[in-house]
Amino acid sequence: MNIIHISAECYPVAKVGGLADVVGALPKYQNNSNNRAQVIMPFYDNKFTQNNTFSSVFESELILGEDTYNFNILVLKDKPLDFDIFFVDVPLLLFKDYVYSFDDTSRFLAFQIAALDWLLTWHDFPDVIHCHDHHTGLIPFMLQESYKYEVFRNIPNILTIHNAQYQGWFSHNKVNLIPPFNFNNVGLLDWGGQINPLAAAIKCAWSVTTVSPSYMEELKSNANGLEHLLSAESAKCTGILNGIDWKVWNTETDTYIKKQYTEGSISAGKKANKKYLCDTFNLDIDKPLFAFIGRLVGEKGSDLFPEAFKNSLEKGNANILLLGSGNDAVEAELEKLKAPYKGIYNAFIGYDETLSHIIYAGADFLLMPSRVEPCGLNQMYSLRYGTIPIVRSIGGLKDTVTDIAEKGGFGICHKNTDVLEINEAIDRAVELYKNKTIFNKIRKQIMKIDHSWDASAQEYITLYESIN
Ligand SMILES: Nc1ncnc2c1ncn2[C@@H]1O[C@H](COP(=O)(O)OP(=O)(O)O[C@H]2O[C@H](CO)[C@@H](O)[C@H](O)[C@H]2O)[C@@H](O)[C@H]1O
Repeated sequence: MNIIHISAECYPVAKVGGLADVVGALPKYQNNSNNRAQVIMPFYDNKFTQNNTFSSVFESELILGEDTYNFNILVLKDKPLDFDIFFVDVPLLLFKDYVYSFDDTSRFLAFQIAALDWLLTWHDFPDVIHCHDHHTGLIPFMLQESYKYEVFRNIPNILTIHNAQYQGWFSHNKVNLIPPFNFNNVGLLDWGGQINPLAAAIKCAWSVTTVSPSYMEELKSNANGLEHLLSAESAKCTGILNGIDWKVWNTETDTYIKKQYTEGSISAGKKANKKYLCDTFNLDIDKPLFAFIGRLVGEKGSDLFPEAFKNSLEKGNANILLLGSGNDAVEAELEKLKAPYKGIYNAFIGYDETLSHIIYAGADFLLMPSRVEPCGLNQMYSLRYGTIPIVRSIGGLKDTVTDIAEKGGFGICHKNTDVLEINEAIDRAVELYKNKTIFNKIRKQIMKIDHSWDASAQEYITLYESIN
């Protein structure tokens, strides 16, 4: 089966968050003697594109409303990845030093049109087109409705929702940017009076998946306005839990971390990484180290961090280290905590892939008090690195972390995203840290939990076969 993934992000080419990790891993695990998975993504101006060389395999023009843009399809000259990847280069629109900005309508529409225009020239069409998030959400609509793409009508397409909070809304004034279609069906584009690419994809895709079973259920009552649509379309919706890429996230081979380790050498390995973090960020090696890694946005509960961190740090029995960026006011509050809690608190405001690996390896606990968490990869990386997750039981966090109070439990769970519960969870973790026998036993236990992609990649294949 020939599978085409179309996405705005793909690790290691361009990563803003978990979408990149998934699209950078899933095709690797789908590629085998029966299946070939390939990726199409935009060509951005970033470190990866600056450090690699590309050649053009196709050149043409695309029409976006009244305007015409040149585009190229590029491939990598060397093959550093485990799957084929194609880059849509629309120099005037996509080639920027960022992935997302506040108005991406033309950029991502051009991307989607160029990708489909190029597919039209293929000798053998793909067996399935797999779209990810709203940036590719107009593809299922165009495949079904645009006259130009009529030859694709029988190709099954699926949409994976990694995050339903972002939907790519734009005004009906821009409807002429979409290649001509039967205007009687313009309603398929609409949700709440605007063009809503995510809603259009939910309506038109042959199948819709989310990245965990619990999130699929939760979306029916909390989907940023799409609740009724998701309930109505529930017959074609499934939750498939993300995996993690064990080729990248492996404590035995990870070249980013300061000391590699296995379950057998976990104590020495984690200690060396913790020491590096404590030396670098001026923290106390004798106290448990709590970490947060991620986007500082409401979904992650980050607006509660300043108060929650302050309360826990006041007790003087824990270190907190944060790596992330996002909301300006939250960033400023987090910076302010540095002076009063010098020696037990620090924050790196920014994005740093290497540091994130060292934190997963060196921290004792990882905080994830998310309000919304479609799957969450951080808790799975932390399990793999022997770092005990502290999570709010929601979405994928609920599906992957069991509280230590339950039989076989290995994490710390709380019900709500509020300051009190975050502080109580940290207190429980401080107590657990004191009991070294149980703490060490759990660290070894969690490293063995299998969240590799093998099973989930196969679940997607089974789904593609069922709609083919
Ligand atoms: N400042 C920083 N520096 C370095 N690395 C950083 C970083 N901030 C974040 N990261 C990394 O980005 C990734 C974040 O992944 P998540 O799945 O937790 O969240 P995200 O909300 O982006 O993804 C969405 O899509 C994914 C994939 O489907 C879902 O798991 C998730 O629930 C959903 O919200 C991890 O690899 C993390 O280490």
